[in-house]
Amino acid sequence: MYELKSVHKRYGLSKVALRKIDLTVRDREFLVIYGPAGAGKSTILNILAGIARPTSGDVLRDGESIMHVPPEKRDAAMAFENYALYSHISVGENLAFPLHARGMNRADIDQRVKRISGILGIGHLLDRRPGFLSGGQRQRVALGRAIIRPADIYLLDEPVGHLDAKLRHKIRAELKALAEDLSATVVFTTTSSREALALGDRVAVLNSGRIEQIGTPADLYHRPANAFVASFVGDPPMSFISVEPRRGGDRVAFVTPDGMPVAALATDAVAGLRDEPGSTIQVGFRSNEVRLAEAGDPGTLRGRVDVIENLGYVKIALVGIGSDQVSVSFPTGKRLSVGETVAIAFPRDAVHLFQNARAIAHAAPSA
Ligand SMILES: Nc1ncnc2c1ncn2[C@@H]1O[C@H](COP(=O)(O)OP(=O)(O)OP(=O)(O)O)[C@@H](O)[C@H]1O
Repeated sequence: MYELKSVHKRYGLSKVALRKIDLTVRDREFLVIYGPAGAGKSTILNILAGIARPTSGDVLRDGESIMHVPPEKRDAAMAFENYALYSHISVGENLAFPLHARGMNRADIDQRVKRISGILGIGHLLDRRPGFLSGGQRQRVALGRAIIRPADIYLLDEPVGHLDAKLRHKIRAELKALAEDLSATVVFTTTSSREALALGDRVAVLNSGRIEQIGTPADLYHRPANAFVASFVGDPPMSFISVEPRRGGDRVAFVTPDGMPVAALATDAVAGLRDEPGSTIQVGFRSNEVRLAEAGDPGTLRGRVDVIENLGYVKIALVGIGSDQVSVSFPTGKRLSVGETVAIAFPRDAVHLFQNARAIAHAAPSA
């Protein structure tokens, strides 16, 4: 188990890359660090590898500080997005290099090179020099070279970032299966929500050097801790409608500024709601948690279709409602055009509620 304890990292005098983060990497887990460019993802990997040193805080391996352990003694295998390969030797030799360095015998080396190159779809390139490969092929060789040897921890920095969508999808699945097969501990960084949800046993959402939330993909998707996670995890992102609470009896209704009720929840379910004048309260929902209304649906919200996105199996309409914009999914067979006015029906009892951007309730649909 690896732990970062209150790790703060500053580059130079003013650039803060990590802000006192606590992070645990459990044995044999596939941990994804998901965040926008510049969030500090690579810095975390570099600190785990020992290439970068925290400005303050501690790094532990099974409870003992490894701050003094140099990178070559840490047994971390790293793959970077832009990894330099040895240009004077073939792809096969590049892959075999880390195994030769460990004194593995020829037969075992050949077997591992065959397996890894097969998984990464580079088996036909083994005799080529790196200079004769495309960017995506080079990235796969670099990834192969990092994962080919047994290691205590694999640190993979956006390792499939340059690949086209189809290959990314394939390698992602293979990589996850391989990690499970080898019982490997993996820390993998990405800027893709889809990749984070697909790969992570747990996902840490990083934003401006802070961990916003760590949890399983289901936790992050269904129970985001705040509006940042809600709008950053899942595609399309969660939509929000600004509302005002109206307490009455054992329920609290949430209505838009022009009085339309969007949700009504039991008082117990919104115990975290504070009566704070001037605070921002938002109801959030995913595109599949709302629907285009049918005639007779009570209390719908009307808006104008701004954009329609066709995902192939479903379409998403972005509907402007006041100053908010709501994504609604609908079947591909349905006719709808940009500019049309539509009504949206809400689940009322199955919404996410945020006060000043912090989640205060995730109400499940009633049976
Ligand atoms: N050696 C350095 N000197 C100064 N600033 C740095 C250095 N390395 C990183 N930074 C800054 O620290 C912040 C975090 O960088 P880091 O590379 O860890 O982010 P990242 O999440 O991996 O980004 P990306 O997805 O773009 O690779 C960024 O603002 C970056 O510009």
